[in-house]
Amino acid sequence: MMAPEHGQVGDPASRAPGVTIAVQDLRFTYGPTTEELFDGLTHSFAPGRITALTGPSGRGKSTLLYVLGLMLTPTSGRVIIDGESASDLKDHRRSRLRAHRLGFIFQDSELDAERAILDSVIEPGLYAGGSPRDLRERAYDLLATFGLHHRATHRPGQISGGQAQRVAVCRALVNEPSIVLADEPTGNLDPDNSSLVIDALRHAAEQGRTILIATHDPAVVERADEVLSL
Ligand SMILES: Nc1ncnc2c1ncn2[C@@H]1O[C@H](COP(=O)(O)OP(=O)(O)OP(=O)(O)O)[C@@H](O)[C@H]1O
Repeated sequence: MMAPEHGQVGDPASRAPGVTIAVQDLRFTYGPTTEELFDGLTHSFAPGRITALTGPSGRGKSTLLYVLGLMLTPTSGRVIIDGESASDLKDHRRSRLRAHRLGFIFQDSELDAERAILDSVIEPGLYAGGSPRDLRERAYDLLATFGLHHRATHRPGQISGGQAQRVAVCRALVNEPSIVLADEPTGNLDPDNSSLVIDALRHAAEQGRTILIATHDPAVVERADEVLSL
């Protein structure tokens, strides 16, 4: 496993695996008429580990990923990334942090139908200001790692659902994020494809990344290092 590195949060030069993400006294409500979620949750997610977020439908698994991903602001409590209170940062620093430290995988990731797979994989890197040439190289390497390099020039319509989810993993990893947040990444996959996606996330964890997966899939739970039930 790669040694943890520490740098200023949100500084692209210090982008590296090995970052803890935590919540402290977390509460969230979507509005005055909706129920409060998380009941003051305090929890720390360590690098190099996969945590499965489980629990009945509606308990807030997806919402927790959005809060951890700094797309929703806690009603009270904090998100702490690498020791810094990330949820209190100004918008532009939160955006930088999101672009450089966090990778996202959503269920049924919608890849742009008009774009080649490779271009979809590099897109988050372009948003983060990366060099197209470096990104293409990294994207090819990632696709190769997950057995998809021969699909680089294909369109999403030409690949299977399982392959598309592995492309989504590549897309989430292209910025070499410290933390990967995945929402039901195996939701609609058969056991073989589900297993390949879990392998891909396991590989990312072995590189020292912090992996959180919201899931109802027993296969994910079985292979997680830790289970947090909401
Ligand atoms: N945009 C929204 N506005 C208002 N309420 C919302 C919104 N999104 C989700 N909710 C509500 O917040 C609660 C938590 O939803 P969330 O999707 O996070 O749960 P979940 O545990 O991921 O569910 P599932 O297992 O079904 O995916 C639910 O009661 C849901 O109806």
